[in-house]
Amino acid sequence: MSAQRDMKEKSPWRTPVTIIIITVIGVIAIVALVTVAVLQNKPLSQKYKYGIVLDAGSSHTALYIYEWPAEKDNNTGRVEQTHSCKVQGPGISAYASDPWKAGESLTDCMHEAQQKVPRNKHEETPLYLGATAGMRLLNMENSSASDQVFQAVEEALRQFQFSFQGARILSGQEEGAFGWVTVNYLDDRLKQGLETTGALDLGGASTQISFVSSNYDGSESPKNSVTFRLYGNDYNLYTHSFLCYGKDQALRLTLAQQTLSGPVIISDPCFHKGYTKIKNYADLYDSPCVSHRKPQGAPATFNHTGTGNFQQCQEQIKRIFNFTYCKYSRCSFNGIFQPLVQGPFGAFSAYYFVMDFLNLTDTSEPLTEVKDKLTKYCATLWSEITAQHHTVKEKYLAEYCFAGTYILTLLTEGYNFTSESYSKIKYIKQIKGSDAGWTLGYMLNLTNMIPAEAPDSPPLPHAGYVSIVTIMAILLFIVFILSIRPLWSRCSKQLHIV
Ligand SMILES: Nc1ncnc2c1ncn2[C@@H]1O[C@H](COP(=O)(O)OP(=O)(O)OP(=O)(O)O)[C@@H](O)[C@H]1O
Repeated sequence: MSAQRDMKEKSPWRTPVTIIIITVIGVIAIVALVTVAVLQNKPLSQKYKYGIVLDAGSSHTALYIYEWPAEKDNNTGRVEQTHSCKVQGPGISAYASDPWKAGESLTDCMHEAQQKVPRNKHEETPLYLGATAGMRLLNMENSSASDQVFQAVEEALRQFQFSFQGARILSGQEEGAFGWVTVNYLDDRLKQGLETTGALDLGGASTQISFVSSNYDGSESPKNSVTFRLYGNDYNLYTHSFLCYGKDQALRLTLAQQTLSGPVIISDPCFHKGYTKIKNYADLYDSPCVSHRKPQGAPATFNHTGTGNFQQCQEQIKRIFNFTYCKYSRCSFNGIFQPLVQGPFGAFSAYYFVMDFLNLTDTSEPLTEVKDKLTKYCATLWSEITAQHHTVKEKYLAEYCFAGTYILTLLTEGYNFTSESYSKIKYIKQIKGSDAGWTLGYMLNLTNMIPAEAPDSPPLPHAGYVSIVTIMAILLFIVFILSIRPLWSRCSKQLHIV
């Protein structure tokens, strides 16, 4: 027995030094395990990519810079607008007689873009210019002038180090569909396969309506159908763009309606009482939307005088829509097919500018109340309006009564929004810091940033890996301590014997 005990007590594994060494090695191994797990799964330091889109609209041009983490190109939900710049002066279509000025007008915003995008990224940053209804109209009216404007604009944009991808006119269908993509992308509805939001865009020269309807599969009026497969979901979108029904051209249509006989004075219910301005007939009819209606033998000018009456204004506006002809099961106006509006809608651009100014963005307010407020606003004297809003651009100020009335008429009479469906419209300017409009959707499409199928996601996020490995390591450590406990107790007994 004593010989056996001697042998056990002399075993080199049972000495206190050995046990301490084993414990230290165990602790080091566990710490190393956690460290490797943390470092191996740590996201790489963020590198960003950039994209620039110029929205060459009928009333003005705007530049947008987008940014996204480089390794997430295909995983989206992460593209953000980091900067926007409003080009001074009118839209590029207004430079038809001086095309090089169209190019020159863009340089200030382009210099801003040079400052905002890191220098080492300039060459790889795509730069797009998309033109909308202003250039669509110029192209219809004078295609060589439109070509010259594009030439000048392209030449100006090539001077910069960015990767210029070309300038082109977007079709109305593209403008509507990309606006819808932007809104639903920013709301994270596409990735999650949620019910989508319709898009209502009111520009200066055209207006777009786009939404998904359970009653529309594209078979009736296929020209209004756009199909997408995004993140593994199929969408059949209804979209239509009404050229000449943007805010500025609709005003021309309404005024043209009132000047068919070429009067010297127009008493206009859509302008405030006390508003009076001498305007040129030539300017009013200088657009393909109305040029064919120019009254013969009209004087050079007319006196545009306001009478401020919402009801009568709405009657004038209704006359620019044709509700009599429809070869489909149902139409919005001008013989254009439209299924019944369905689901929530986001209304942006001039919808927002105008309704925000008029304090009418709260759509939970009943439509009757909205109309009452607008009736009061339109009946306010022009002198009072100018005194209350002396910082607002006079052109905008003079037109808010018309524009508000036009918006309500377009929505309720044109698109058939009811009191109930109107309450599902949200007037929006931005979503999560990015402007609502077609530009983001256009760039996402051209850079293939929305995959057709749902992207593979890692089984666990980084924090998940770290937590699991840490918990496992702690458990291992406890098991390890428990397993060497008998050795420790024997070791302390041995120390007592010694
Ligand atoms: N603060 C504002 N108040 C009122 N109207 C505004 C304001 N800002 C812009 N607008 C007007 O709203 C309309 C729409 O502007 P937006 O920039 O969206 O159109 P656009 O891109 O020039 O037109 P389109 O898309 O038809 O080519 C234009 O008529 C513009 O003059």
